[in-house]
Amino acid sequence: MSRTETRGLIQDVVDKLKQEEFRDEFLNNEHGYVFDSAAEILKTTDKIIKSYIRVSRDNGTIARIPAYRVQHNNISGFYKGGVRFSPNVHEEEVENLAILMTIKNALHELPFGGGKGGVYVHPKDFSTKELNLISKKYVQRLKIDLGPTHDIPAPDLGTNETVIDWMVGEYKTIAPGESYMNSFTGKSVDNGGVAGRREATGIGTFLSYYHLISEWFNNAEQAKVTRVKSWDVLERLRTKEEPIKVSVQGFGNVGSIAAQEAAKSEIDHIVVAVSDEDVTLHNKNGLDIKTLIAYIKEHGQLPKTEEQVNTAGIQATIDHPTSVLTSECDLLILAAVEDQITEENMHEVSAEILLEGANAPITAKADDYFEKNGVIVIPDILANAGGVHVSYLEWMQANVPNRYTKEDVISEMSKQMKKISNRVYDHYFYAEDHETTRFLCYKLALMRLITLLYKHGKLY
Ligand SMILES: NC(=O)c1ccc[n+]([C@@H]2O[C@H](COP(=O)([O-])OP(=O)(O)OC[C@H]3O[C@@H](n4cnc5c(N)ncnc54)[C@H](O)[C@@H]3O)[C@@H](O)[C@H]2O)c1
Repeated sequence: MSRTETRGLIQDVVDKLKQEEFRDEFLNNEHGYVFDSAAEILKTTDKIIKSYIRVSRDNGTIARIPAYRVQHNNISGFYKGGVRFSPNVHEEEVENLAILMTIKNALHELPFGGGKGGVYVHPKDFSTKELNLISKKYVQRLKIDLGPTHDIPAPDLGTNETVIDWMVGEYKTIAPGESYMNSFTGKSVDNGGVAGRREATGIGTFLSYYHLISEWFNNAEQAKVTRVKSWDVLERLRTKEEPIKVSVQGFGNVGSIAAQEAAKSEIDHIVVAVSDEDVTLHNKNGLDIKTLIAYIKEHGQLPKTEEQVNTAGIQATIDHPTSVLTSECDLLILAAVEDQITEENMHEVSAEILLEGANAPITAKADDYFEKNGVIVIPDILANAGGVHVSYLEWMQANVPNRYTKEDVISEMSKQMKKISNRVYDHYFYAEDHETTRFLCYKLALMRLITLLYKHGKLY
């Protein structure tokens, strides 16, 4: 979903809420302009910072690298969102991702607003020393716009706890007196992070789906269900004699952990395809996820040649990276980048449930197509919030005497993910209107945001 599509959806949801008159206070003379003002605010961005980072490369040359931080909205709390290092970073992408953070945090009732950062680099093309320099310079450029009670970055695509530790180190040096411990989340445990943060997004993503086919399905009131086609999908999966087949696009932090969760879940799942930006590995009888994760740890990428596959001890056939999207499976986990399922390839997708670990991997047209055909889409703002739930605990940890254990954070995150998932699935399966899951998530989030904007006196 592009920035234009996200803004279009915000407008559609506001128009719908306007008809539904969801708060008595907004009736009569305030009714029209309260909603129009909310749409105007949420479709625009508080602040966009663009800078060029100057880096002395190992070969003696100088590179000037575009770097961004976008602060979309802070009505529900401090700006919060990851920083990505990627060759696809540009202003429109980062702004779109910042808007999604505002909506995700509101849906999940977290006390954060929406921000996002990006640096236009492919980490593979830079040495560790150069990446360290880029991370420090990023913080130097943004110093006055960051801070534990203003804007709190975290890891995202192409970044990890090492990058965040470097950023924290730099922030501590250049912003003396600031509480550097909660100026960033996703730190290593040694550096004030929480155990479980690295795995939280992947675990939470799989949970948002697993909860649907297990607890929610088991407790659902079938007589009230209005989405018959989508309900049939759940029934089919639960009565299948063979294991549920899963394909995973993107085998990084989110994708590999979600695949691991699938492979060890109580309801039998097998992972039949995984991919990264260079390759898809297929095995219709199930890939050995544990061995693939060990391989990634050592080599930083999936094996791509017959020789590498054999050396890794993996049974798999090798195919091009996008073949994962149309591989034969029941569940497709999208855990790479935006706009992967579009009008061009949506007809070839065989999965009956699409799970967005990545942000914005499905376009608006494809979303509508899946909704009409009973294919269930579990949208990014619902599914991939496990990381920000745990980031909240990490941010809180700096203010409390005790340290959270991994069990604490995963259990608290799971509780919150299930609570919000129940709300969305109840709305979706029992609704009179046939709105997409994404539309419903936006609606729940916007009801919160509009209420806050109204209470803060921002809508008139
Ligand atoms: N890390 C988090 O906590 C977190 C939280 C919420 C959302 N997300 C989203 O999840 C997605 C993945 O993030 P991550 O942290 O796992 O990143 P990562 O860098 O750890 O892994 C990314 C994976 O995607 C693959 N990939 C990159 N570009 C690709 C392309 N053009 N086509 C196909 N594959 C490609 C990479 O090879 C890698 O396997 C991103 O969209 C990110 O915004 C991450």
